[in-house]
Amino acid sequence: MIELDAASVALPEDEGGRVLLSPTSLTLAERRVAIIGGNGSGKSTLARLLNGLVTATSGRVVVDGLDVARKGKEVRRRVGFCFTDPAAQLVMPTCVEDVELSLRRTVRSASERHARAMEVLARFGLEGLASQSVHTLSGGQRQLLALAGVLAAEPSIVVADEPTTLLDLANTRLVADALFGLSQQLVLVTHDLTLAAQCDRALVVADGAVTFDGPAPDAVAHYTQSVGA
Ligand SMILES: Nc1ncnc2c1ncn2[C@@H]1O[C@H](COP(=O)(O)OP(=O)(O)OP(=O)(O)O)[C@@H](O)[C@H]1O
Repeated sequence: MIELDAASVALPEDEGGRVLLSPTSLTLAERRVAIIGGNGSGKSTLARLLNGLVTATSGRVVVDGLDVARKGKEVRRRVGFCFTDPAAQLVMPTCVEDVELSLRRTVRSASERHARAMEVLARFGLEGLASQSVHTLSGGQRQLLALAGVLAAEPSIVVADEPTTLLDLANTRLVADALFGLSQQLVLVTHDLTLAAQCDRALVVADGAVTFDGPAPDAVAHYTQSVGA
C-alpha cells in the first residue's frame, strides 16, 4: 500500500526552484498501477518518490505504513526498483553473481545465497545462463536478470520505470509477462499504452501533476485525447 499526502518535489532554490511534481495526494492499493504521460511530464519523479530515490520537498510518502523520509532503508528493502536500462543495476561479471549480490544483506551463507540465486534465475527461465557474462545477454534477458535481482530481495512492491522501452516486441512480451505474473504490487511507468491498459488503475501525469486517475483504459483514452492522437 502506497500513500502520498500532498507530496511534492521541487528543485532547490539555488537550482531554480522549479516544481517537478505539484502536491499530490493518493492511495495506491491496486495490484497493478500504471503511470503514463509525455516525456518530461514527471512520471519518473513520481516513481522515484516511492522508494526514496527522490525525496519529497513537502508532504509525505508512506509505504506499507513506513514514512519514506524517516525509514528510507526499510522502505528500500520493501520497494524494489527496476530501471529502464538494466546496465544501471547489473554490476557483477556473471548472472548468478549478480543475483547473489542482491542477497548479500539478507543471506549470510554463501552457499545458501548461491542456491537462492539459482532458484530466482529458474523462475525467469535464466538458470542456463547462470555462469554467463551479463554482457553477452540479449536486452530482454538483461532486463529479466535485473528484475530477478530486484525480486531476490523479496520486495513487497516492485516499481518498474519504463522496463520495456529498450526492448523489441518479443522481449517486451517476455518482460511484461514476468512483471504481470508477479504476486507483488506493481507500479509500472510506461510509454506502452497497451501494457498500461492492462493495469488495474492508471495515473496520467502532465506538467508535473497527476491530471487523471482511474481505470487504466479510461486513463489511456484521456492521455491519447490530450495529445490529440
Ligand atoms: N535532478 C533533476 N534536476 C533537474 N531537473 C530534473 C531533475 N530530475 C528531473 N528533472 C526534470 O523534471 C522533469 C520531469 O522529469 P521525469 O524524469 O520525472 O520525467 P518523465 O515523465 O519520467 O520523462 P520521460 O518519459 O522522458 O522519462 C523533466 O523536465 C526533467 O528534466
